[in-house]
Amino acid sequence: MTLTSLNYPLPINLHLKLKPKTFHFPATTTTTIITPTLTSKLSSFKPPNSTPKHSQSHPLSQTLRSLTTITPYIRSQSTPILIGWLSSAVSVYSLSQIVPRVGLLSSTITDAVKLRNEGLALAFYAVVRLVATYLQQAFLWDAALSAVFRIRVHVFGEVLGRELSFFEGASAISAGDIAYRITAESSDVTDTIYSLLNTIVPTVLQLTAMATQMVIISPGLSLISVMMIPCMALAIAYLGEKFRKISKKARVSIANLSAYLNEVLPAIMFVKANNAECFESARFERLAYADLCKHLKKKKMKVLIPQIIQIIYFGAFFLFCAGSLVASSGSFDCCSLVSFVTSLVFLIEPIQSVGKAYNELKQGEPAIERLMDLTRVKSKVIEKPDAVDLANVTGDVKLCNISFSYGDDMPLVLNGLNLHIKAGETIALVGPSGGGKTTLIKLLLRLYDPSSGCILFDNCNIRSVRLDSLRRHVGLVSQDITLLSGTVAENIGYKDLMGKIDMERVELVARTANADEFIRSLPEGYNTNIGPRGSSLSGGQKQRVAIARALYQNSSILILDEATSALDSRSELLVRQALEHMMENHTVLVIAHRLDTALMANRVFLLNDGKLEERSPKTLMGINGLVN
Ligand SMILES: Nc1ncnc2c1ncn2[C@@H]1O[C@H](COP(=O)(O)OP(=O)(O)OP(=O)(O)O)[C@@H](O)[C@H]1O
Repeated sequence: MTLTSLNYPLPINLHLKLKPKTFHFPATTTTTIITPTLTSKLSSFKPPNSTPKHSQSHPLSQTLRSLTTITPYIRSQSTPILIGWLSSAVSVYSLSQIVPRVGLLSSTITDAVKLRNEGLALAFYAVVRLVATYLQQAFLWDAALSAVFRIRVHVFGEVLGRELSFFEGASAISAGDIAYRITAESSDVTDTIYSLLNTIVPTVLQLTAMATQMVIISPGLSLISVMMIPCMALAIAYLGEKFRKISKKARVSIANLSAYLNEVLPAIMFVKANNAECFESARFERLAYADLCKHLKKKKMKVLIPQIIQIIYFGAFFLFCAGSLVASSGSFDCCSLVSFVTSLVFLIEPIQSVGKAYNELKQGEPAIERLMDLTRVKSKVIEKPDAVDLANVTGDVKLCNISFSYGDDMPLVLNGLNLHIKAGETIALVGPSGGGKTTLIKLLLRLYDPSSGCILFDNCNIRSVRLDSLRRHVGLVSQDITLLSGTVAENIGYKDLMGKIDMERVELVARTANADEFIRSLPEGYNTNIGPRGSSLSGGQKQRVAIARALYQNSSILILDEATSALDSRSELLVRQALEHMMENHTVLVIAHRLDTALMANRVFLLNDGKLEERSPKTLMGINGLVN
């Protein structure tokens, strides 16, 4: 990789600092892979994003489809919307009282009493209009924000319900992209909904009221004004479509930036260990620059559109007006002229807000599409409508002729696997990296369904079991330990986070997992906050907390994907003792990377090339993927 692959000027210091370099992968606990691999070209970095397949369809049908998807959420906010629109009716009524009075005021300058009365009435209606406009906007914002709150909750629920292939593999959507859609793009959807609500009724009301005033004063001039509307509508439609396309590109560029940050910041240790700060700065700068260009284009277009609309409107209108005034040869009195112009000003205002709302809609459309796209993917792992709830499971597990591949055109990772694990038995799986051990675990948790064959728990096909029930009976300690921000107790009692954590049980399982002693030595014991992803704990401590969490879950089947990281001998002893305790009274499937762990099992199986083969303890030495 060379800097010349960057297609924009870099700051001089980056030019000087960055040189083609070889990366050394230090022996960290888990290998961090930042997509694309560091050796790939900068220019090829394209975080995944899902471009909707329907992006080429007709603009109007696209707009309608986008609006249809969010209509139920908007409809759920009918109360604030109605109050908002009612307030707008009051506001427009006040305006219709203000406009003729402005004209009258100019003709009552000589009569002090009349002037005072008209002035007071004018002030009254002005205050009513201010209050009503405030209420209109406050209630419509309430409706827009609440609608998007519901959309967000729905989308996030759908995302959590997606099967694992949505998050992993070549076509997965990155976590950063998903986060961006649910946060920033949702905010854009709020602006769009508000804009629409604030335009539909209030604008129609104001347009009608002002047009009525104008028709009363001068039907001829009003007709001329009306003729301007189709011209403006055409201009708005043309510019709006252009704006939508530019907005979409800007959205993708910022999502790419967000995806990149979400990938590189959690891997900060890896970046530093490789002296890759400059390299990553350059990657960030390239993406940030692309985003700058796209957003600049979008903002320029956004400010240009209202100006163009104003030019079209005022240019054409004054041309016609001047002609008409000359033709009517001064038949207008001063009072009518003032009222007409005031009405006109308040007529232009809603027409402009229609233009702005259209822009907002075009800007929000890609955001709505991208957000709702997250809910459209059909899961392959489907829970049957008549799926059963397994109350108790003894822990008898059967794999019957299981084959699996990650895609139709991909090779088989598992090929005709048969295995019977009796209740209470401990089975160790060993084998080379990439042999399919983790894949087998994913099938047991029904994160994927086998391509053929079936898995039985207590002789019940797991396809017929409710997913939550199935996963309640399987506890998992994964290789890359997942801990979340929060206290130690919250992490161990994660299962009961929505309810009440049983502290006695937390302490009991922590003792069983050999974690109690170190937890008590933390500043606030079980209530100590362990930082993002448990970053304040050591590798061995994290493993023991994870074991305690699996024990807390009280599942009859436990799956342990042994961490490959080397621990110091004391930590290793503590973890091993924790595993021994874990194996009591549970059916355990352990993916063993160390010989000692494999020897703790009742039976050991080698998983290689998608096939299972039972091995006796004596034949384990030297197996690929197993260290002493
Ligand atoms: N989401 C995925 N999409 C496509 N292929 C995948 C996916 N996950 C894993 N694979 C492939 O499936 C094969 C088995 O992977 P798996 O993670 O099950 O191996 P493993 O035995 O657990 O390896 P290790 O011991 O290194 O963790 C590998 O060739 C891997 O590249």
